[in-house]
Amino acid sequence: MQKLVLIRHGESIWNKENRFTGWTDVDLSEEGVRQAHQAGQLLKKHGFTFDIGFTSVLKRSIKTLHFVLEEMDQLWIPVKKSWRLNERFYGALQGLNKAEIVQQYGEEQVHQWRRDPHAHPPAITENDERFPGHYLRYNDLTYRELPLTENLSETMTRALPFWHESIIPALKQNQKVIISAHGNSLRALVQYIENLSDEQVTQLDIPTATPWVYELDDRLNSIRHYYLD
Ligand SMILES: O=C(O)[C@@H](CO)OP(=O)(O)O
Repeated sequence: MQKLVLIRHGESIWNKENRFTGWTDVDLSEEGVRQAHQAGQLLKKHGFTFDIGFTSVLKRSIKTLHFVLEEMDQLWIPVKKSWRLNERFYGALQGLNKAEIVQQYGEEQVHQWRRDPHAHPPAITENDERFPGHYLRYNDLTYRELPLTENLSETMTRALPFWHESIIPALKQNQKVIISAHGNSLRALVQYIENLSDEQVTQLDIPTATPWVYELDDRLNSIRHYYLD
């Protein structure tokens, strides 16, 4: 039996300010840093060790993984980063305050944008400073891979090649894996791993910096999962 750990980054400054974040590279808040250290202590206390870590190219997840590994004295393990684990690209909502958007568009519309796997938030244009094509870290993406907006189902579609090409091979080699990512990129992975319906994933909210442990059988099917606390 093998274990896989997923962890959403600690609270970010924009989580705290209640703003849509997406691919904006916002840092952890002080509370987020504390949460990440605490998650590392918890994993250590429960006897976890890791052979490899995977994370996005956004600092809130990278730093969360770093602080977790620091607490475990495992900073030396290889860490592979990919834009494919980034948060869902929130289009023109990125940077806006969630409560103000609710006032403007109503609770139902905003809930749909946030949680319906097929709903697209309003798109940006390529002239927008938030367009990922303006950033060096996304130089390797093809034009078609650069998002203007994304729904959860598209987040899953772009995350899965990394899952199959990098994470599954590590698990197949019996490596102990930790994935540090984001609320929606993790929802997409969980939907895939557990074969959840759209209904079920709509209800799923992943808390910050709380290790989510999968126990996997020999064929890497999930036997059970639980939050470590
Ligand atoms: O703003 C975001 O990028 C995400 C995660 O914080 O928000 P939501 O929970 O609304 O999908």
